[in-house]
Amino acid sequence: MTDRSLADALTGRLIVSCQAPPGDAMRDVDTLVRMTRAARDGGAAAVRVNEPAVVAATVAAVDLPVIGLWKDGDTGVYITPTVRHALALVDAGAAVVAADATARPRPDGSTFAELVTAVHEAGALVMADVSSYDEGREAARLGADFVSTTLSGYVPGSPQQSGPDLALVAELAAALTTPVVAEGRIATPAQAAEALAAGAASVVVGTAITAPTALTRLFVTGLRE
Ligand SMILES: CC(=O)N[C@H](C=O)[C@@H](O)[C@H](O)[C@H](O)COP(=O)(O)O
Repeated sequence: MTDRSLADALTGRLIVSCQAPPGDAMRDVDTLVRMTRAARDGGAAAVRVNEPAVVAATVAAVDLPVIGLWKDGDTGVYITPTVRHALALVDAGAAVVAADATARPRPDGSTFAELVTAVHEAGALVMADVSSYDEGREAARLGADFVSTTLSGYVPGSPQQSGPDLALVAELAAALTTPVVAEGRIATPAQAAEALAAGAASVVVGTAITAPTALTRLFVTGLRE
């Protein structure tokens, strides 16, 4: 698939994030691959998965573009924090590498610009995970192929809210020619449709589809309230 046809294939479509946090019962390569198969059977256009081993197993099992990330740690820059992490995902077969594109320092002192160059030279695309309008604009200027609102609500200074940051989606979509991806706390089909209406090219849904532990907790909490 060419860069353009991949972007086209994702336009107006759902991307399912199939991840499980450390210690979760679903954090198992075969289980995660089954989630990606279920997402494909349900009509997803692509999947977003964590760690090279899961990327490689998904690429082997599922005929969908794979967006790979590599979470390392859970503070500061932890989504594909270095060029080394990014290239391992390309080696594993990721068509797109998702990486933190905030302005925060990266653990190896590298820059997001260096990551973009390295991933492009290795033949894959970059999804910039951002928390603000300025980060999204800068990521697009640096050549990111997609800008995703993934980190809004998870970086100091970004709005803390229970629902998706559709204002950021709209602001970015109005300003950029780079496709904007709505991601983070999209919990219902209606919210996914609202994200497209706000200007998103594609919508990523994770927890609401692929996280039974977190969803069970929501119901348990609901019973106590
Ligand atoms: C902030 C962060 O680390 N986000 C991660 C990025 O890959 C995942 O934990 C999220 O599940 C993903 O962004 C999808 O979002 P939601 O699960 O809310 O639909």
